Amino acid sequence: MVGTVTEVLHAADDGARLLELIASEDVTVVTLTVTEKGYRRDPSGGALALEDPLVRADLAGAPAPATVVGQLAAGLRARLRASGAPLSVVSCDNMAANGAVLRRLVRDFVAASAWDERDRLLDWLTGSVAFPATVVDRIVPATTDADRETAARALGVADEGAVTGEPFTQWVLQDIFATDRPHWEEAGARFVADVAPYQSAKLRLLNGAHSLIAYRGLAEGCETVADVLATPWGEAAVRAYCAEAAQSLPPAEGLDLAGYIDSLVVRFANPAMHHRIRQIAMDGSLKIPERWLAPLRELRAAGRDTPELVSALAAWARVTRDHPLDDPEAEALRRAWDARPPRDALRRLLGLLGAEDLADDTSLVTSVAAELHPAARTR
Ligand SMILES: NC(=O)C1=CN([C@@H]2O[C@H](COP(=O)(O)OP(=O)(O)OC[C@H]3O[C@@H](n4cnc5c(N)ncnc54)[C@H](O)[C@@H]3O)[C@@H](O)[C@H]2O)C=CC1
Ligand SMILES: O=P(O)(O)OC[C@H]1O[C@](O)(CO)[C@@H](O)[C@@H]1O
Repeated sequence: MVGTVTEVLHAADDGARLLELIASEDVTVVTLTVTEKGYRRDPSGGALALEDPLVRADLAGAPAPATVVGQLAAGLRARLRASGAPLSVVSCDNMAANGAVLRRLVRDFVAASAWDERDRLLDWLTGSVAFPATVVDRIVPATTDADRETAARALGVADEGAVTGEPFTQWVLQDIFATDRPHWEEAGARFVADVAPYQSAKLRLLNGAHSLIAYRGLAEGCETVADVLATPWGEAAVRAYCAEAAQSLPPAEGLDLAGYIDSLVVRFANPAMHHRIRQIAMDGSLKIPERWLAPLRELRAAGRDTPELVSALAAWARVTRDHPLDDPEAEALRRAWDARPPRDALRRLLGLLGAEDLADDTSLVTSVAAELHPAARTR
Protein backbone atom coordinates (compact mmCIF):
# COMPACT_ATOMS: atom_id res chain seq x y z
CA MET A 1 0.00 0.00 0.00
CA VAL A 2 1.22 3.50 -0.81
CA GLY A 3 0.11 5.27 2.36
CA THR A 4 0.62 8.74 0.93
CA VAL A 5 -2.18 8.20 -1.60
CA THR A 6 -5.22 9.32 0.38
CA GLU A 7 -7.70 10.16 -2.35
CA VAL A 8 -8.09 9.10 -5.99
CA LEU A 9 -10.23 11.14 -8.38
CA HIS A 10 -11.03 10.93 -12.08
CA ALA A 11 -10.56 14.45 -13.40
CA ALA A 12 -13.29 14.07 -16.04
CA ASP A 13 -15.90 13.03 -13.43
CA ASP A 14 -14.69 14.82 -10.31
CA GLY A 15 -13.89 18.22 -11.79
CA ALA A 16 -15.42 20.22 -8.92
CA ARG A 17 -13.32 18.41 -6.29
CA LEU A 18 -10.21 18.83 -8.46
CA LEU A 19 -10.70 22.62 -8.60
CA GLU A 20 -11.40 22.70 -4.86
CA LEU A 21 -8.09 20.91 -4.21
CA ILE A 22 -6.07 23.18 -6.51
CA ALA A 23 -7.63 26.15 -4.68
CA SER A 24 -6.89 24.74 -1.22
CA GLU A 25 -4.15 26.42 0.81
CA ASP A 26 -3.21 22.97 2.14
CA VAL A 27 -2.05 22.04 -1.34
CA THR A 28 1.36 23.49 -2.21
CA VAL A 29 2.41 21.28 -5.14
CA VAL A 30 0.41 19.98 -8.12
CA THR A 31 2.17 17.43 -10.36
CA LEU A 32 1.09 16.31 -13.84
CA THR A 33 1.75 13.17 -15.91
CA VAL A 34 -0.82 13.44 -18.67
CA THR A 35 1.29 12.55 -21.77
CA GLU A 36 2.17 14.92 -24.59
CA LYS A 37 -1.45 14.74 -25.84
CA GLY A 38 -2.76 16.26 -22.62
CA TYR A 39 -1.15 19.65 -23.33
CA ARG A 40 -3.01 20.47 -26.58
CA ARG A 41 -0.17 22.47 -28.06
CA ASP A 42 -0.16 23.93 -31.51
CA PRO A 43 2.32 21.63 -33.33
CA SER A 44 4.17 24.46 -35.06
CA GLY A 45 4.91 26.88 -32.27
CA GLY A 46 4.14 25.37 -28.90
CA ALA A 47 1.33 27.81 -28.07
CA LEU A 48 -2.03 26.57 -26.78
CA ALA A 49 -4.09 25.16 -29.68
CA LEU A 50 -6.87 27.74 -29.42
CA GLU A 51 -8.73 26.11 -32.33
CA ASP A 52 -8.89 22.74 -30.55
CA PRO A 53 -12.63 22.07 -29.99
CA LEU A 54 -12.19 21.13 -26.31
CA VAL A 55 -9.99 24.17 -25.61
CA ARG A 56 -12.58 26.35 -27.33
CA ALA A 57 -15.35 24.80 -25.27
CA ASP A 58 -13.38 25.38 -22.06
CA LEU A 59 -12.71 29.00 -23.05
CA ALA A 60 -16.38 29.46 -23.87
CA GLY A 61 -17.16 28.54 -20.25
CA ALA A 62 -18.13 24.86 -20.43
CA PRO A 63 -19.62 24.02 -16.99
CA ALA A 64 -16.66 21.78 -16.09
CA PRO A 65 -13.40 22.30 -17.99
CA ALA A 66 -12.42 19.19 -19.96
CA THR A 67 -8.80 19.94 -20.84
CA VAL A 68 -5.90 19.71 -18.41
CA VAL A 69 -4.88 23.32 -19.08
CA GLY A 70 -8.49 24.49 -18.69
CA GLN A 71 -8.77 22.60 -15.39
CA LEU A 72 -5.51 24.06 -14.12
CA ALA A 73 -6.40 27.60 -15.15
CA ALA A 74 -9.83 27.34 -13.50
CA GLY A 75 -8.26 25.87 -10.35
CA LEU A 76 -5.68 28.67 -10.23
CA ARG A 77 -8.42 31.27 -10.63
CA ALA A 78 -10.28 29.68 -7.73
CA ARG A 79 -7.06 29.72 -5.67
CA LEU A 80 -6.46 33.40 -6.35
CA ARG A 81 -10.05 34.13 -5.30
CA ALA A 82 -9.76 32.00 -2.16
CA SER A 83 -6.35 33.03 -0.79
CA GLY A 84 -3.78 33.75 -3.48
CA ALA A 85 -1.40 31.37 -1.69
CA PRO A 86 1.66 30.48 -3.79
CA LEU A 87 1.70 27.16 -5.61
CA SER A 88 4.14 25.01 -7.60
CA VAL A 89 2.81 23.22 -10.67
CA VAL A 90 5.21 20.47 -11.73
CA SER A 91 4.99 18.86 -15.17
CA CYS A 92 6.57 15.40 -15.13
CA ASP A 93 5.79 14.81 -18.80
CA ASN A 94 8.37 13.95 -21.35
CA MET A 95 8.83 17.31 -23.06
CA ALA A 96 11.80 19.63 -23.34
CA ALA A 97 11.39 22.62 -20.99
CA ASN A 98 8.19 21.09 -19.64
CA GLY A 99 7.87 23.74 -16.91
CA ALA A 100 8.11 26.68 -19.31
CA VAL A 101 5.80 24.92 -21.78
CA LEU A 102 3.12 24.43 -19.14
CA ARG A 103 3.47 27.99 -17.83
CA ARG A 104 2.99 29.33 -21.35
CA LEU A 105 -0.07 27.17 -22.01
CA VAL A 106 -1.77 28.21 -18.76
CA ARG A 107 -1.01 31.85 -19.52
CA ASP A 108 -2.28 31.46 -23.09
CA PHE A 109 -5.52 30.03 -21.73
CA VAL A 110 -6.00 32.80 -19.18
CA ALA A 111 -5.10 35.50 -21.72
CA ALA A 112 -7.66 34.08 -24.20
CA SER A 113 -10.37 33.85 -21.54
CA ALA A 114 -13.09 36.43 -20.98
CA TRP A 115 -12.56 36.28 -17.20
CA ASP A 116 -12.99 39.59 -15.34
CA GLU A 117 -9.88 39.01 -13.26
CA ARG A 118 -7.80 37.93 -16.27
CA ASP A 119 -5.06 40.55 -15.87
CA ARG A 120 -4.88 40.16 -12.09
CA LEU A 121 -4.61 36.40 -12.57
CA LEU A 122 -1.77 36.80 -15.09
CA ASP A 123 0.11 39.05 -12.64
CA TRP A 124 -0.44 36.59 -9.80
CA LEU A 125 0.78 33.70 -11.97
CA THR A 126 3.98 35.64 -12.61
CA GLY A 127 4.65 36.33 -8.96
CA SER A 128 3.20 33.39 -7.07
CA VAL A 129 2.99 30.27 -9.22
CA ALA A 130 6.17 28.35 -10.09
CA PHE A 131 6.43 25.90 -12.97
CA PRO A 132 9.67 23.97 -12.34
CA ALA A 133 11.06 21.83 -15.15
CA THR A 134 11.63 18.15 -14.34
CA VAL A 135 12.97 14.97 -15.89
CA VAL A 136 11.63 11.61 -14.81
CA ASP A 137 13.86 8.77 -15.97
CA ARG A 138 12.54 5.34 -15.09
CA ILE A 139 11.02 2.80 -17.41
CA VAL A 140 7.53 1.89 -16.15
CA PRO A 141 5.58 0.17 -18.93
CA ALA A 142 1.78 0.12 -19.01
CA THR A 143 0.56 -2.52 -16.54
CA THR A 144 -0.73 -5.75 -18.07
CA ASP A 145 -3.05 -8.40 -16.61
CA ALA A 146 0.00 -10.63 -16.19
CA ASP A 147 1.66 -7.89 -14.06
CA ARG A 148 -1.47 -7.65 -11.90
CA GLU A 149 -1.51 -11.42 -11.44
CA THR A 150 2.18 -11.43 -10.46
CA ALA A 151 1.55 -8.63 -7.96
CA ALA A 152 -1.48 -10.45 -6.52
CA ARG A 153 0.57 -13.62 -6.04
CA ALA A 154 3.39 -11.67 -4.36
CA LEU A 155 1.13 -9.55 -2.12
CA GLY A 156 -1.71 -11.94 -1.41
CA VAL A 157 -4.21 -9.19 -2.33
CA ALA A 158 -5.42 -7.82 -5.65
CA ASP A 159 -3.79 -4.45 -6.39
CA GLU A 160 -5.41 -2.61 -9.31
CA GLY A 161 -2.75 0.10 -9.06
CA ALA A 162 0.28 -2.17 -9.38
CA VAL A 163 3.07 -1.06 -11.74
CA THR A 164 6.29 -2.74 -12.82
CA GLY A 165 9.43 -0.59 -12.67
CA GLU A 166 13.07 -1.15 -13.52
CA PRO A 167 15.86 -0.83 -10.91
CA PHE A 168 17.16 2.45 -12.45
CA THR A 169 15.53 5.64 -11.12
CA GLN A 170 16.28 9.30 -11.72
CA TRP A 171 14.16 12.37 -10.98
CA VAL A 172 15.78 15.75 -11.61
CA LEU A 173 13.90 18.94 -10.73
CA GLN A 174 14.56 22.63 -11.24
CA ASP A 175 14.82 24.18 -7.80
CA ILE A 176 12.44 27.12 -8.28
CA PHE A 177 9.49 26.08 -6.11
CA ALA A 178 7.08 28.80 -4.99
CA THR A 179 7.07 27.72 -1.33
CA ASP A 180 8.87 25.26 0.92
CA ARG A 181 8.91 22.09 -1.07
CA PRO A 182 8.77 18.43 -0.08
CA HIS A 183 12.18 16.93 0.73
CA TRP A 184 12.12 14.58 -2.20
CA GLU A 185 15.93 14.61 -2.22
CA GLU A 186 15.75 12.33 0.82
CA ALA A 187 14.34 9.68 -1.51
CA GLY A 188 16.95 10.29 -4.21
CA ALA A 189 15.55 13.17 -6.29
CA ARG A 190 18.10 15.76 -7.47
CA PHE A 191 17.35 19.46 -7.34
CA VAL A 192 19.41 21.50 -9.80
CA ALA A 193 19.41 25.01 -11.23
CA ASP A 194 19.02 23.82 -14.83
CA VAL A 195 17.52 20.50 -15.89
CA ALA A 196 17.96 21.13 -19.62
CA PRO A 197 21.10 18.96 -20.06
CA TYR A 198 19.39 16.04 -18.29
CA GLN A 199 16.18 16.61 -20.22
CA SER A 200 17.87 16.68 -23.63
CA ALA A 201 20.04 13.66 -22.84
CA LYS A 202 17.06 11.62 -21.74
CA LEU A 203 14.71 12.69 -24.54
CA ARG A 204 17.26 12.36 -27.32
CA LEU A 205 19.03 9.21 -26.11
CA LEU A 206 16.58 7.08 -24.09
CA ASN A 207 13.35 8.18 -25.73
CA GLY A 208 14.89 8.73 -29.16
CA ALA A 209 16.36 5.22 -29.10
CA HIS A 210 13.04 3.84 -27.80
CA SER A 211 11.19 5.35 -30.74
CA LEU A 212 13.76 3.95 -33.16
CA ILE A 213 13.38 0.51 -31.56
CA ALA A 214 9.60 0.82 -31.77
CA TYR A 215 9.33 1.71 -35.45
CA ARG A 216 12.05 -0.66 -36.63
CA GLY A 217 10.80 -3.42 -34.32
CA LEU A 218 7.19 -3.12 -35.49
CA ALA A 219 8.25 -3.57 -39.10
CA GLU A 220 10.14 -6.71 -38.07
CA GLY A 221 7.38 -8.29 -36.00
CA CYS A 222 8.93 -7.72 -32.52
CA GLU A 223 6.69 -7.17 -29.52
CA THR A 224 8.83 -5.69 -26.77
CA VAL A 225 11.94 -3.54 -26.38
CA ALA A 226 13.79 -6.56 -24.96
CA ASP A 227 12.79 -8.59 -28.07
CA VAL A 228 14.45 -5.96 -30.25
CA LEU A 229 17.61 -5.96 -28.12
CA ALA A 230 17.73 -9.73 -28.53
CA THR A 231 17.86 -9.48 -32.34
CA PRO A 232 21.24 -9.51 -34.09
CA TRP A 233 20.80 -5.82 -35.03
CA GLY A 234 19.14 -4.37 -31.89
CA GLU A 235 22.11 -3.31 -29.76
CA ALA A 236 24.10 -2.04 -32.74
CA ALA A 237 21.14 0.07 -33.89
CA VAL A 238 20.74 1.60 -30.42
CA ARG A 239 24.45 2.36 -30.12
CA ALA A 240 24.72 3.85 -33.61
CA TYR A 241 21.65 6.02 -33.06
CA CYS A 242 22.85 7.19 -29.63
CA ALA A 243 26.37 7.94 -30.88
CA GLU A 244 24.87 10.26 -33.50
CA ALA A 245 22.24 11.89 -31.27
CA ALA A 246 24.83 12.43 -28.51
CA GLN A 247 26.78 14.72 -30.83
CA SER A 248 23.94 17.22 -30.39
CA LEU A 249 24.36 17.24 -26.61
CA PRO A 250 26.71 19.74 -25.01
CA PRO A 251 28.99 18.37 -22.27
CA ALA A 252 27.44 18.94 -18.85
CA GLU A 253 28.95 18.56 -15.43
CA GLY A 254 27.92 15.33 -13.75
CA LEU A 255 26.53 13.83 -16.97
CA ASP A 256 28.49 10.88 -18.34
CA LEU A 257 26.91 10.38 -21.76
CA ALA A 258 28.98 7.34 -22.72
CA GLY A 259 28.09 5.68 -19.41
CA TYR A 260 24.43 6.62 -19.89
CA ILE A 261 24.37 5.02 -23.35
CA ASP A 262 25.97 1.83 -21.96
CA SER A 263 23.35 1.76 -19.22
CA LEU A 264 20.55 2.17 -21.79
CA VAL A 265 21.62 -0.98 -23.60
CA VAL A 266 21.42 -2.92 -20.33
CA ARG A 267 18.10 -1.29 -19.31
CA PHE A 268 16.50 -1.96 -22.69
CA ALA A 269 17.65 -5.60 -22.69
CA ASN A 270 16.08 -6.33 -19.27
CA PRO A 271 13.87 -9.35 -20.04
CA ALA A 272 11.71 -8.74 -16.96
CA MET A 273 10.38 -5.51 -18.50
CA HIS A 274 7.62 -6.31 -20.96
CA HIS A 275 7.74 -2.84 -22.52
CA ARG A 276 5.59 -3.15 -25.61
CA ILE A 277 6.87 -1.30 -28.62
CA ARG A 278 3.29 -0.49 -29.65
CA GLN A 279 3.03 1.66 -26.52
CA ILE A 280 6.15 3.58 -27.50
CA ALA A 281 5.08 3.88 -31.17
CA MET A 282 1.79 5.46 -30.08
CA ASP A 283 1.41 9.24 -30.62
CA GLY A 284 4.54 9.46 -32.77
CA SER A 285 3.41 12.78 -34.24
CA LEU A 286 3.77 14.31 -30.77
CA LYS A 287 6.84 12.41 -29.58
CA ILE A 288 9.12 12.54 -32.63
CA PRO A 289 9.61 16.33 -32.74
CA GLU A 290 11.13 16.29 -29.23
CA ARG A 291 13.13 13.12 -29.66
CA TRP A 292 14.51 13.25 -33.21
CA LEU A 293 13.79 16.55 -34.91
CA ALA A 294 15.51 18.76 -32.34
CA PRO A 295 18.86 16.89 -32.66
CA LEU A 296 18.37 16.50 -36.42
CA ARG A 297 18.01 20.26 -36.91
CA GLU A 298 20.98 21.07 -34.67
CA LEU A 299 23.29 18.51 -36.25
CA ARG A 300 22.38 19.54 -39.79
CA ALA A 301 22.85 23.20 -38.89
CA ALA A 302 26.33 22.27 -37.65
CA GLY A 303 27.05 20.60 -41.00
CA ARG A 304 27.11 17.06 -39.61
CA ASP A 305 25.86 13.93 -41.32
CA THR A 306 22.76 12.36 -39.78
CA PRO A 307 22.41 8.89 -41.30
CA GLU A 308 20.91 7.36 -38.15
CA LEU A 309 18.26 10.05 -37.72
CA VAL A 310 17.45 9.80 -41.42
CA SER A 311 17.08 6.06 -41.04
CA ALA A 312 14.91 6.54 -37.95
CA LEU A 313 12.59 8.89 -39.84
CA ALA A 314 12.36 6.37 -42.66
CA ALA A 315 11.41 3.64 -40.15
CA TRP A 316 8.62 5.86 -38.79
CA ALA A 317 7.46 6.80 -42.28
CA ARG A 318 7.28 3.12 -43.25
CA VAL A 319 5.11 2.41 -40.21
CA THR A 320 2.75 5.28 -41.06
CA ARG A 321 2.39 3.70 -44.50
CA ASP A 322 2.16 0.01 -43.60
CA HIS A 323 0.77 -0.37 -40.06
CA PRO A 324 -2.34 0.63 -38.11
CA LEU A 325 -1.58 3.81 -36.14
CA ASP A 326 -2.56 4.92 -32.65
CA ASP A 327 -1.97 8.65 -33.05
CA PRO A 328 -4.16 11.77 -32.87
CA GLU A 329 -3.00 12.48 -36.45
CA ALA A 330 -3.50 8.87 -37.65
CA GLU A 331 -5.91 9.74 -40.44
CA ALA A 332 -3.83 12.62 -41.80
CA LEU A 333 -0.64 10.53 -41.60
CA ARG A 334 -2.26 7.75 -43.58
CA ARG A 335 -3.60 10.24 -46.15
CA ALA A 336 -0.14 11.74 -46.59
CA TRP A 337 0.64 8.61 -48.61
CA ASP A 338 -1.94 9.61 -51.24
CA ALA A 339 0.80 11.94 -52.48
CA ARG A 340 3.22 10.67 -55.12
CA PRO A 341 6.17 10.30 -55.42
CA PRO A 342 7.21 9.18 -51.89
CA ARG A 343 9.20 12.41 -51.48
CA ASP A 344 5.92 14.33 -51.53
CA ALA A 345 4.41 11.96 -49.00
CA LEU A 346 7.45 12.54 -46.76
CA ARG A 347 7.03 16.30 -47.07
CA ARG A 348 3.44 15.94 -45.92
CA LEU A 349 4.49 13.70 -43.02
CA LEU A 350 7.10 16.25 -41.89
CA GLY A 351 4.47 18.98 -42.18
CA LEU A 352 2.25 16.98 -39.83
CA LEU A 353 5.15 16.94 -37.34
CA GLY A 354 5.07 20.75 -37.47
CA ALA A 355 8.42 20.69 -39.34
CA GLU A 356 7.81 22.71 -42.50
CA ASP A 357 11.48 23.72 -42.43
CA LEU A 358 12.54 20.07 -42.73
CA ALA A 359 9.84 19.38 -45.33
CA ASP A 360 11.51 22.09 -47.44
CA ASP A 361 14.96 20.53 -46.97
CA THR A 362 15.29 18.69 -50.28
CA SER A 363 18.50 16.92 -49.35
CA LEU A 364 16.95 15.53 -46.15
CA VAL A 365 13.74 14.45 -47.88
CA THR A 366 15.73 12.77 -50.66
CA SER A 367 17.88 10.88 -48.12
CA VAL A 368 14.83 9.63 -46.22
CA ALA A 369 13.14 8.64 -49.49
CA ALA A 370 16.24 6.69 -50.52
CA GLU A 371 15.96 4.66 -47.29
CA LEU A 372 12.38 3.82 -48.19
CA HIS A 373 13.38 2.37 -51.52
CA PRO A 374 13.07 -1.44 -51.47
CA ALA A 375 16.70 -1.71 -52.55
CA ALA A 376 17.92 0.40 -49.58
CA ARG A 377 20.18 -1.35 -47.11
CA THR A 378 18.44 -2.85 -44.10
CA ARG A 379 20.24 -2.10 -40.87
N1 LIG B 1 5.90 5.40 -17.58
C1 LIG B 1 7.12 5.88 -17.58
O1 LIG B 1 8.10 5.13 -17.59
C2 LIG B 1 7.38 7.33 -17.55
C3 LIG B 1 6.42 8.21 -17.95
N2 LIG B 1 6.73 9.54 -18.04
C4 LIG B 1 5.77 10.48 -18.57
O2 LIG B 1 4.59 10.46 -17.80
C5 LIG B 1 3.47 10.69 -18.64
C6 LIG B 1 2.44 9.63 -18.40
O3 LIG B 1 3.01 8.38 -18.66
P1 LIG B 1 2.37 7.10 -18.06
O4 LIG B 1 1.96 7.37 -16.66
O5 LIG B 1 3.29 5.97 -18.35
O6 LIG B 1 1.11 6.94 -18.99
P2 LIG B 1 -0.35 6.40 -18.63
O7 LIG B 1 -0.95 6.06 -19.94
O8 LIG B 1 -0.31 5.39 -17.55
O9 LIG B 1 -1.07 7.67 -18.03
C7 LIG B 1 -1.38 8.74 -18.85
C8 LIG B 1 -2.42 9.61 -18.18
O10 LIG B 1 -2.64 10.72 -19.03
C9 LIG B 1 -4.01 10.91 -19.19
N3 LIG B 1 -4.25 11.47 -20.52
C10 LIG B 1 -4.01 10.89 -21.70
N4 LIG B 1 -4.41 11.68 -22.71
C11 LIG B 1 -4.92 12.78 -22.13
C12 LIG B 1 -5.51 13.96 -22.63
N5 LIG B 1 -5.64 14.15 -23.94
N6 LIG B 1 -5.91 14.88 -21.74
C13 LIG B 1 -5.79 14.65 -20.42
N7 LIG B 1 -5.25 13.57 -19.89
C14 LIG B 1 -4.81 12.64 -20.73
C15 LIG B 1 -4.61 9.52 -19.06
O11 LIG B 1 -5.96 9.60 -18.67
C16 LIG B 1 -3.74 8.91 -17.98
O12 LIG B 1 -4.21 9.20 -16.71
C17 LIG B 1 4.00 10.69 -20.08
O13 LIG B 1 4.18 12.02 -20.51
C18 LIG B 1 5.31 10.02 -19.96
O14 LIG B 1 6.20 10.47 -20.94
C19 LIG B 1 7.95 10.01 -17.72
C20 LIG B 1 8.93 9.15 -17.32
C21 LIG B 1 8.70 7.77 -17.12
O1 LIG C 1 6.34 7.79 -24.50
P1 LIG C 1 6.93 6.43 -24.43
O2 LIG C 1 8.04 6.23 -25.40
O3 LIG C 1 5.89 5.36 -24.48
O4 LIG C 1 7.60 6.30 -23.03
C1 LIG C 1 6.90 6.27 -21.82
C2 LIG C 1 7.84 6.58 -20.75
O5 LIG C 1 8.85 5.64 -20.55
C3 LIG C 1 10.10 6.31 -20.40
O6 LIG C 1 10.76 6.22 -21.60
C4 LIG C 1 10.97 5.76 -19.31
O7 LIG C 1 11.67 6.69 -18.58
C5 LIG C 1 9.73 7.70 -20.20
O8 LIG C 1 10.67 8.60 -20.54
C6 LIG C 1 8.57 7.83 -21.06
O9 LIG C 1 7.89 8.93 -20.75
